Amino acid sequence: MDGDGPPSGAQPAPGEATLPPELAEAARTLFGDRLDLAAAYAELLATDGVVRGLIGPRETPRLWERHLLNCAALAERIPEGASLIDVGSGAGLPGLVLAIARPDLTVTLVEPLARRTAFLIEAVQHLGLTKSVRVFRGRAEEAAVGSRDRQPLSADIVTARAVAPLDRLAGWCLPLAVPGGRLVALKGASAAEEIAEHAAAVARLGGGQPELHRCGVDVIDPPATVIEVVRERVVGPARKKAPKRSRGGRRRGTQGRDR
Ligand SMILES: C[S@@+](CC[C@H](N)C(=O)[O-])C[C@H]1O[C@@H](n2cnc3c(N)ncnc32)[C@H](O)[C@@H]1O
Repeated sequence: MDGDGPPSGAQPAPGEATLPPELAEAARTLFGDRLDLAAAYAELLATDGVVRGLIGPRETPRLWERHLLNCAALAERIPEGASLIDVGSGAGLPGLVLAIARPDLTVTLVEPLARRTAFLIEAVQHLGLTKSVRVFRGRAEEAAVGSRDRQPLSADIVTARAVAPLDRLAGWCLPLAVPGGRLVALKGASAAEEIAEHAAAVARLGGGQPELHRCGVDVIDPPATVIEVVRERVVGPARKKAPKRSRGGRRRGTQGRDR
């Protein structure tokens, strides 16, 4: 990344006008020569995304700070050439941002809501990312098992932001990671407490000890907080306990009603 900025007198790329000057250096560091593409996505979020109710109008002035830069900071935790599934992408955060910042990645955006997947499909086309990004409409749990006409999905890295607490997230996301792959969850200020609360549940789901990382240190303030969990073991679905039977082999009061 050159860090020189556009030549003086050059017209800003469409949408780059929404990039506050104080964040320009961070944006150039995180997006490099893909900054124009990031600006085009910011523009799409600020216009179509707001009109279609995917982004609150009050988010527009802080799109770069809270959304694009924060999500792009995750890129430092993702190995070169990795496959990545973003669970609960919404309007494309962080999955589409990572696909913009890192053309080496192969990204699948998993999102159950039709209005959101329609936006994502159009955004991917608009940004010219159809070779590296695909959109899967469905829940993470469905994506992991597949169906008659859809192969199960799996990837080296599974990302998520603002989707669920760590225990539920691990239950949805670890089955999507290849063994040895990782969940990389963008979290807020209470990440350490989440780890303390859910580490045992994560272990039962086949995950390793959750680790806390700060991303974008010296680039964004505050840095992004990330919880990572390695899929150490493949765990089958939880077995249901057999219902207790009364001495006669039938539950009391169910005679004639249990068919
Ligand atoms: C609060 S939004 C966050 C969207 C985006 N990640 C962001 O940070 O702006 C949560 C998203 O997770 C999706 N979601 C909820 N449960 C899900 C599941 N089981 N599998 C996949 N996506 C899910 C919702 O449809 C919604 O788009």
